[in-house]
Amino acid sequence: MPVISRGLEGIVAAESRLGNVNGAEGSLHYCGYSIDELVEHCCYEEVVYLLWHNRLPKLSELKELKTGLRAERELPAGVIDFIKSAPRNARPIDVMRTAVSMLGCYDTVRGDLLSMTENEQIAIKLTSQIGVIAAYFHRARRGLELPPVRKDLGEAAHFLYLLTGEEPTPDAEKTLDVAYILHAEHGFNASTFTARVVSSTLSDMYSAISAAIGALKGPLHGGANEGVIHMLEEIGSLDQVDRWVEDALANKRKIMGIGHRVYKVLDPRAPHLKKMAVKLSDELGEAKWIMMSERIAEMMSERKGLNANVDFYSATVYHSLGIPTDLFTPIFAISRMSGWTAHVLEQNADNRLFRPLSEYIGRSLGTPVPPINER
Ligand SMILES: CC(=O)SCCNC(=O)CCNC(=O)[C@H](O)C(C)(C)COP(=O)(O)OP(=O)(O)OC[C@H]1O[C@@H](n2cnc3c(N)ncnc32)[C@H](O)[C@@H]1OP(=O)(O)O
Ligand SMILES: O=C([O-])CC(=O)C(=O)O
Repeated sequence: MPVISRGLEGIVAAESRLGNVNGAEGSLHYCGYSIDELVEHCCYEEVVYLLWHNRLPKLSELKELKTGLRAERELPAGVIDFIKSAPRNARPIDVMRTAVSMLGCYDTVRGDLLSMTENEQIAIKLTSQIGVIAAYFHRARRGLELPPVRKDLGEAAHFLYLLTGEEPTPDAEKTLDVAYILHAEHGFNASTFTARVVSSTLSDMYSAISAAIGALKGPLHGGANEGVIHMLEEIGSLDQVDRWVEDALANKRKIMGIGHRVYKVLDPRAPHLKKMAVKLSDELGEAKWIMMSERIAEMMSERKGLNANVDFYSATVYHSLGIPTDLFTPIFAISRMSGWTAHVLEQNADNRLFRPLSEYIGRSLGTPVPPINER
């Protein structure tokens, strides 16, 4: 009997120079740099450059990347028409997945066997346009005008600008920029692995990224950040937390934002997000969500030895920035676009088709096909 690793747990499927997720220690590095250093010293665009080129940019290279990203913000008219005509009650993550797939039809650089340079150009377009898609759909569903894209704002600030129609405060911009850095890359997580599997067939980058967005939206992965707010709303108040969590555990219900396949200790991104969540909650004078979150985390650590993951406190951060809950997973996708595209480029550079085996446990082999009226 072959050894089966359900969910591919513990399986090393390829080498990568991108993220190093150390589950025992609780550390995360991108291309050798600790996320703690990166959030301290870099902006999101520097991290994008790092992931695509495996080195930090010089000032001139950073400027060139920023200019390149800003030059590609305009969406094709057909994609804007789709965004305006999509059902207003559609989930933004579904609109995003569909629009990203559409972008592939509008790109004049098309085809499966593109050069590295052509794929890098697609990576720039996707990273630049994905935030515009989410913000435009949010405005369109509210019946608001879609402001023209601007070239004078960085990625995080531009997203907040399009969403609200107003330039964000430096604090709000910095908060989202740090969140983008923290979500940029995470090894062979389910959505990144999905992107690499698609790429490994030599399919195109748009197909790989559309599939990755589909994988990210699930509540066991990136969709958990929206689940956290729904859970907090369902619990209602701090004095209800203990009873709610006990009931959830008794009913074998998963607590959103808690637990991780790789981290056996605290997710190293969580303290950064918690710090920002506490600061924002203090500023807003709305301590309720963060206090409830802290109590849930404490109980889960005591009862199950499980810790908060990246989705747990990011939910309160985005909520405190006034962002609607159903845009939380799209924001995760905006930042993870850098990691996904970096992985697609890495896969293309040294490709081998992903094709694991399954152990057949079905009907006896060779069972005769019964006539249709005897089935
Ligand atoms: C960006 C990200 O993707 S981070 C993860 C985001 N996902 C979530 O926050 C959803 C909630 N968490 C989970 O469902 C899980 O912890 C996962 C999916 C992240 C990891 O899952 P796995 O490694 O497959 O662990 P699995 O789901 O098998 O859980 C192992 C045990 O811990 C329990 N457990 C794990 N997470 C939780 C949780 N959040 N709440 C309650 N119990 C949990 C399981 O019930 C199971 O218990 P059992 O052995 O008594 O049956
Ligand atoms: O690595 C994982 O399984 C999930 C995760 O934390 C991420 O994608 O950021």
